[in-house]
Amino acid sequence: MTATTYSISLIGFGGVNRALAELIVTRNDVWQRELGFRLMIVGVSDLTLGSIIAPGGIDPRVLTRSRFEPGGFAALSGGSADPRSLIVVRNAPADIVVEATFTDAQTGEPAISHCRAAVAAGRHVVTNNKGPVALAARALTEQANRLGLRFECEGSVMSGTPVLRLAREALAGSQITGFKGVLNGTSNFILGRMEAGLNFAAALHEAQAAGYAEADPTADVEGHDVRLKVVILANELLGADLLPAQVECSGITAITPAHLAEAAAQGRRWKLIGSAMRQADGQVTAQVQAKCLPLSHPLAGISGAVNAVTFATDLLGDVTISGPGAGRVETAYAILSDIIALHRDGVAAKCCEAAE
Ligand SMILES: NC(=O)C1=CN([C@@H]2O[C@H](COP(=O)(O)OP(=O)(O)OC[C@H]3O[C@@H](n4cnc5c(N)ncnc54)[C@H](OP(=O)(O)O)[C@@H]3O)[C@@H](O)[C@H]2O)C=CC1
Ligand SMILES: N[C@@H](CCO)C(=O)O
Repeated sequence: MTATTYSISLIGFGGVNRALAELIVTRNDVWQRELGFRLMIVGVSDLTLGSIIAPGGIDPRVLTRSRFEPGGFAALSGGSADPRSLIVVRNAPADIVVEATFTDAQTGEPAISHCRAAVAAGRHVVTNNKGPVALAARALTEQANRLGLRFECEGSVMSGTPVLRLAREALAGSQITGFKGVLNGTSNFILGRMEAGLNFAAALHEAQAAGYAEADPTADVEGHDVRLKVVILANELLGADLLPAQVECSGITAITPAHLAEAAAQGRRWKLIGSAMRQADGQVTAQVQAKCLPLSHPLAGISGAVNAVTFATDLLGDVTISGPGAGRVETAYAILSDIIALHRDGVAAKCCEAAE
């Protein structure tokens, strides 16, 4: 039986790409049987651990089950203590580069450079990094498409919940005129834990331990992460051309246990809401702000790291999708879903057809 094998490079080896490597260990045979392909890791780059370029493939069990010291990838065949991210992107013979380094909301770097270099080297890009998607998705998509390649980013909003694909594909033909949503797992989780009596610092610590928070969690609690997601949804689904700086933004740090208790006494609940709306003049305006919603509001019951977004549409009225908004495995699933899309569209295959 012939199995298609897609070779991938992992740029950033934190929670999400580790979870993807672990899924490759446990699910590759199932994917081969049910989806028609398997994945082989040929490159890895990480700021602390170093990098590996292994054209014949790296055993994912070695990556996920070894305890590496800083620079520890140097001990592996094709390894180096230096991250060499751009070299891995260019030289590891991957069909697909998976970019999952830190999100930089100001510049999108170095992730934008990783994505550009990947496309220039003839590789598809799959990313859940919100920086390149919010700041450069259009340019990166055009660069990729010119070369017959793809820039996929499902995991940049709502983790593995297929919000972009659902809106683009399943709602095609019905115009989306706006949306509002709970779009940050960490802040929603923190609000819920504070309602249960934890203080802010302890609740944040739990969110970090669960893998929901950004490397700098200020982005989560000050609303900057939601701002990027609002820009992504508005640009991708409403045809807007927004930059993060054009979106008014505040977070949840001013919300105290007293505010939460007062809201509860009134049958209300605080939620951090990101929204955008097309105005009569065609402009799209957007904002991020904590709102005290009545419990009857569809977004008031969204709890933990779950996210939800309600789209206003011309033919269907409101359509709400909810599901995981953060999490290592959930986000690794988003990467898989992008690779499945490439596979089903028949574009991912480039390098390896392995006979089993
Ligand atoms: N976790 C989640 O629920 C979700 C995360 N995301 C996004 O996915 C991305 C990854 O998330 P996650 O895995 O949780 O984050 P982590 O912080 O766990 O991992 C990021 C990794 O990237 C590495 N890194 C940073 N810069 C570079 C670089 N220039 N070259 C190579 N490696 C680099 C870091 O190295 P080191 O630690 O050694 O410094 C770290 O291992 C982020 O952009 C995040 O915003 C999106 C949706 C959900
Ligand atoms: N830190 C983000 C990860 C998902 O983008 C969150 O908590 O929602």
